[in-house]
Amino acid sequence: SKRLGVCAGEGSAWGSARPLMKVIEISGHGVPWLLGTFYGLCQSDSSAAREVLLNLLFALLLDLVLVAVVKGLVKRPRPTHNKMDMFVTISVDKYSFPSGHATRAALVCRFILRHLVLAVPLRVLVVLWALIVSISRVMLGRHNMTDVLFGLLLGYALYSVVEHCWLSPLSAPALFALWSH
Ligand SMILES: CC(C)=CCC/C(C)=C/CC/C(C)=C/COP(=O)(O)O
Repeated sequence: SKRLGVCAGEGSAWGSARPLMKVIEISGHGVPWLLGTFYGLCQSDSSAAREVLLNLLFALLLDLVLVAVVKGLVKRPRPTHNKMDMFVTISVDKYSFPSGHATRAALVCRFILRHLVLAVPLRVLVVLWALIVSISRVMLGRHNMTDVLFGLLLGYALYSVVEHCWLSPLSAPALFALWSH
């Protein structure tokens, strides 16, 4: 993983690509996804869109909690070549196993592919985005390969849990009442 950390610092082999990698990092960060989903939920005027967005919000929160619990249990330190200059972190983000960005990328990717009607090129872009976010974690020096691979598996599996516990106006009427205009 250290050899793949080619954007770990400005002086690294691909150091000039670090700013771009950090933009990719923000595209998979929890804050924009949570705020964007919450904003969409407040703005949506169709009950179908509200149902999907409420479940996405639930999935993102579940993902944050699960990753925080696993990071807190495993306590694997980040690679020594990582520079801790990440946008908004919480205390357990000093640990690296699993990659929160990789779990979110896999989870969001499955969610979008299942619930949004998209043309094939856009579907391919969504999958590529998830892969690039994941690979960039190692390139930035934030993670070891195993953190990212496990994160992808965890996010993939977590989507199945979300699908199983799908919130609907029938199963969670009180939640939906909060958002109905
Ligand atoms: C509402 C609330 C508690 C928001 C917190 C959002 C937040 C700070 C998420 C952390 C995202 C993050 C830095 C994950 C770490 O990703 P790794 O891939 O480096 O494990």
